[in-house]
Amino acid sequence: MFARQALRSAVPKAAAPRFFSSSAANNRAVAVLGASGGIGQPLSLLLKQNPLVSDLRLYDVRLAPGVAADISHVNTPSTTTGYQADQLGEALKDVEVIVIPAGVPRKPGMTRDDLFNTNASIVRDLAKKAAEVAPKAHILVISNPVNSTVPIVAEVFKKAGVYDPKKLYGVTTLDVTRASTFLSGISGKQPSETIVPVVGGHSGVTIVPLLSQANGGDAVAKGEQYEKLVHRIQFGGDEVVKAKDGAGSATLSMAYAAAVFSDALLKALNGEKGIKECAYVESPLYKDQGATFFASPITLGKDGVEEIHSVGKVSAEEEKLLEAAIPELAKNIKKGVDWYAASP
Ligand SMILES: NC(=O)c1ccc[n+]([C@@H]2O[C@H](COP(=O)([O-])OP(=O)(O)OC[C@H]3O[C@@H](n4cnc5c(N)ncnc54)[C@H](O)[C@@H]3O)[C@@H](O)[C@H]2O)c1
Ligand SMILES: O=C(O)C[C@H](O)C(=O)O
Repeated sequence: MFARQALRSAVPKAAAPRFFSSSAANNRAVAVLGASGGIGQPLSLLLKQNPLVSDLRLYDVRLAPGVAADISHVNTPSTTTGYQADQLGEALKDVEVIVIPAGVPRKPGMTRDDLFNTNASIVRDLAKKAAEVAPKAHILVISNPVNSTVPIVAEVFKKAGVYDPKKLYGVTTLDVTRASTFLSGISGKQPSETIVPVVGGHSGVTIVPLLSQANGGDAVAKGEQYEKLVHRIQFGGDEVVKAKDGAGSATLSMAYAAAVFSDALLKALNGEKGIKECAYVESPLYKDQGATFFASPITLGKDGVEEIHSVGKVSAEEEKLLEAAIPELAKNIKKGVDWYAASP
């Protein structure tokens, strides 16, 4: 008995990861669609550690019951259940947050747009079921090309008569994460103090880092150093695709980024104030130029997107980046909307 007590008191309490709140009640049902994949598995593990999640539903066309059985042994209070194949409806019943990393990733030499033909229909079909079974859920889209898959989800929800633009987000947190990492590597400041707003979309030139607004952004001289950093942030995904050499794209950093964004949303849904993140949402900012969706800082609230913030004061260089981003983004959005209109 004594030995047992001594042992217990010697065991350190596991610290919650930095981005998880530890105080609020755990009361949210969250589903991950594509849960057996490279992103889905580590993301599900991170969500299992989030104290705001009470009911974790893992769906995939394959292997999800196994992944769920494995994760369910982690000793946090939430339940974890796996669903596969035709169990999507069950997986989504009454969930409040749906995170979608289902779909194929890139191989070297491919653009994200090259994934469109496969992933557009995967996302459409998942969204159709979500619109039917969980029409009030918040939908977080990770599947690429995000610039086009998010408008497809919007069209599905509109057709079902249940679209709420405040509850649909393209997850662009990985761009913000990369920008913070790469800039802090130059400025020498802590990554946690290096917040770089990244606006626009999620591919190549549509990714626009606003280094002029970042803490430590002045450490980067204009000219070649600035251009190299912007290029690295815009094409950070290619770095990983190349290094993985045919085995896929970013999975672990993406799982981290999605866990950060999910946590921010869950906190906001629970009434925490002042939660601000960048995300790709239906937006009035560049609507007149055809970019009906645009990533910018947003404030999250109990009902989802509470306020969309403008890009603020930008430098002449950033103005040029925006000029290149917006027509490309408008094209990607139109591609998604037109494809859905013509799809069965
Ligand atoms: N938004 C971002 O920043 C970002 C970052 C990294 C990757 N991605 C994208 O995320 C997606 C997934 O990447 P990954 O590396 O996890 O791929 P992966 O191939 O490892 O996993 C994808 C999973 O989706 C599942 N799946 C396929 N069709 C499905 C369906 N109809 N329903 C449910 N599940 C289905 C597969 O079985 C697989 O388990 C890719 O499109 C990739 O480009 C986006
Ligand atoms: O690069 C990719 O295809 C995956 C993802 O969009 C990323 O930015 O890492």
